[in-house]
Amino acid sequence: MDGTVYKSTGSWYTVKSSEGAFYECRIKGKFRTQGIKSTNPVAVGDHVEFELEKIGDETLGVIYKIGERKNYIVRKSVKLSKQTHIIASNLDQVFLLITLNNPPTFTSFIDRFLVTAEAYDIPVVLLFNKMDVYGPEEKGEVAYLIDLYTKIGYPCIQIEAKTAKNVDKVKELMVGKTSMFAGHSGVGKSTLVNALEPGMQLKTAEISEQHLQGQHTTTFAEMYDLSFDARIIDTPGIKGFGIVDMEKHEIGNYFPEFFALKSECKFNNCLHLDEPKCAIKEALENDEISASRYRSYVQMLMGDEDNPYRER
Ligand SMILES: Nc1nc2c(ncn2[C@@H]2O[C@H](COP(=O)(O)OP(=O)(O)OP(=O)(O)O)[C@@H](O)[C@H]2O)c(=O)[nH]1
Ligand SMILES: [Zn+2]
Repeated sequence: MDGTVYKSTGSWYTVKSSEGAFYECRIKGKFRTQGIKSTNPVAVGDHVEFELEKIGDETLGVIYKIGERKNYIVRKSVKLSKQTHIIASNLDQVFLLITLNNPPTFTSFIDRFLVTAEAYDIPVVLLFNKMDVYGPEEKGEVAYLIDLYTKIGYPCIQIEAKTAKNVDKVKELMVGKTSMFAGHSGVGKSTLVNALEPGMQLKTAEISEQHLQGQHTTTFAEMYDLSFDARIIDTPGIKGFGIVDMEKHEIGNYFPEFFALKSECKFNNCLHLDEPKCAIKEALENDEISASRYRSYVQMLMGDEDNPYRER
């Protein structure tokens, strides 16, 4: 039988078969892991093959094979610094909720998120929430950001989760897909999910870094079916994606508008800092690349302290 992992508790996995029935499964003793080394061999979102086993009057499943992952997101254990935990796999898209205030979402955060998503190969849709509370100036700022990110290739939607305004547009993008919602605490993720599927409660209460290190904390992801042929993955306690290990030279590749110009730089290992004949610096001077995107890039490259483009 084949199915998809909906939930994991460490040693047991809830798998939904392609026929639509749920089974509690464990992993076969000798199991070949997929790709990267992680603390969990099977993650929520994985496509698996399993066989049924009758133990007493209970039917349990044994997972013996896992399908190739099209993508996955990880969390690095704070305690065991080198250990990687796969939070979820096979995501079709992530919606990043953004608010200008209460809480503020800075472009540095948006850009870091987008870079990580590019590295993970997960499409992102930007949702500008709480449009009802903005005055003319803030509406102008949202319009500016939408223009900026749309041009780079990220779809943007203005929404009001509280009144369900434009929530149908989000719904439309979700049909037939597996999605995740991300964004700072308080941007309206739970409110949005509730507007999409009344009665549905997310568990994404943020927990502190301190708490994450506590040994009793379990932050397992879970997949849910929604009524309109859509699935969401809830990741309690997980704020965004884990940080991907990236080489300095790779970072620019995950800024699509930089990547498009890269071949025009004089040096093929150009870091777009102070090298001569850099196509990215030229584009920045001609306003073809935004100052905030460039600032985020330098910030990711060298950390904020040494960043001459940092806003002071
Ligand atoms: N005015 C306004 N308020 C909103 C909107 N969407 C959400 N809120 C409010 O923002 C607050 C936070 O919303 P939540 O849905 O709890 O935010 P969250 O992202 O799930 O937060 P965490 O669970 O902490 O991650 C609540 O008081 C919501 O009522 C909106 O479109 N307009
Ligand atoms: Zn360059």
